[in-house]
Amino acid sequence: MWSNKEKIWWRIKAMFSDRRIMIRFEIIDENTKNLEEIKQLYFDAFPFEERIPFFIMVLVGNDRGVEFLSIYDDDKWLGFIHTLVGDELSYIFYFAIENSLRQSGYGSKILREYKKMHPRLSLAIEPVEEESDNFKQRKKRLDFYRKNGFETLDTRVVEMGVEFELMGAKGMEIKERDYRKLVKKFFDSFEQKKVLSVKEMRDADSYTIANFVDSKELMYRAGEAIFYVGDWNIGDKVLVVAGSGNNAGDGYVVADLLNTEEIDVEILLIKDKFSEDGQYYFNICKQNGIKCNVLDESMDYSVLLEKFNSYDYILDCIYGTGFSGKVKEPVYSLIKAINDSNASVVSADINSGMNGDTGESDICVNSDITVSIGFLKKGLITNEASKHIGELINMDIGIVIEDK
Ligand SMILES: NC(=O)C1=CN([C@@H]2O[C@H](COP(=O)(O)OP(=O)(O)OC[C@H]3O[C@@H](n4cnc5c(N)ncnc54)[C@H](OP(=O)(O)O)[C@@H]3O)[C@@H](O)[C@H]2O)[C@@H](O)CC1
Ligand SMILES: [K+]
Repeated sequence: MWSNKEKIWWRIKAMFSDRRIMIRFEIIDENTKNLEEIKQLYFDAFPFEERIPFFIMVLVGNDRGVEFLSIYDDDKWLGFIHTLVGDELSYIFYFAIENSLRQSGYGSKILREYKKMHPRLSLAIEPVEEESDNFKQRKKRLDFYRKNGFETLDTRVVEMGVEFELMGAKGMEIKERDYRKLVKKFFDSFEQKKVLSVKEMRDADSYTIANFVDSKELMYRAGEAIFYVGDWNIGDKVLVVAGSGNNAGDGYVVADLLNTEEIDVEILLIKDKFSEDGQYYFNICKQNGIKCNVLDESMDYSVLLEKFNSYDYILDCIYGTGFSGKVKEPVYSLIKAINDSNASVVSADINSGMNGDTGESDICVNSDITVSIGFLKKGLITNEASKHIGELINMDIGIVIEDK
């Protein structure tokens, strides 16, 4: 016979196992309370090569064919799901469950609920290959999705340079063309085709900061965008060459992101002078132990050339939209040495030395990639500028133009 105490215990247990799990989804936007927690989980769950900037997730989330949702069991936060939604199929781009809840069975329950909303659901996993260093993890993921009614479709795709294998709900056929259309539409939505003068761009920056986004957050987004576009890998040596304004500030954000991903990065300051937000991110770099030097003006062109040749990447953050007039020494020789070096060059916002309205210059940095921030500047799309730019990419960071 069971004692009363035991009976009560069993009743409580039954109550809990009986409790219906109530999976619900909530739209994520910039007002979501635990945005920082979501961001942290995103960073923990996905390596940097697979991540798009978080602000893009929020900016493009729940718009332009994207669904970015926080997941709850009643009031308990479980994780998030980010899906590209199309007419032909829906494709899970990111799905992550809070660390302490992995292996809890929630994953299956969430997918079951989510599939009710998106019957033609697909996703991609890293192919299960014995030689891969995370073989066990890959196998576990494959087993997890198989258990939940997905099957591999023998289609390999490459996203952000990483190879994946497509999976779809059992019995469903996916046309590779439909998948590609969906992903292309998503990546295209990061771009902004509008072209502004330098003054219009600077006005839009100020208007956005005054009304919508804190200036440090905006700088962080700019840095995240540049970090995302750059093709750096672990093992590369990167030098951030920094001026004294906010363009340099973008560079300090990139430096810190590179350092966090254990990519070897150093900063070369043209002078020991900072904008307010630049100083803020520079201090973070210093706190995190990033090596930093101020340009020694006795270093001539040949010494600089030798120095620059020892890096794989140079990030050009000398001048952005705040540049006017002509490039003077010692920056003139420094730019010449960057251009003659073997390093690949990424220019932040505008190639330093280039007039952002006309694309003209006496001398300017020649870049492999220029990552224009917010909107394209008129000068960047001129024939003159194209002589100095390998690839031009504009990143929308949520800058708003005032409606006048
Ligand atoms: N908060 C924002 O608005 C956001 C801005 N963003 C980013 O900031 C960039 C604009 O930053 P900015 O306005 O601080 O100007 P910036 O291009 O860094 O250079 C200014 C300095 O350059 C110098 N200088 C100029 N001409 C010179 C010459 N002929 N010869 C020599 N020096 C010359 C002069 O230095 P000084 O002489 O004062 O030492 C001046 O102070 C923008 O392109 C984008 O990348 C993003 O983060 C998004 C948020
Ligand atoms: K620049």
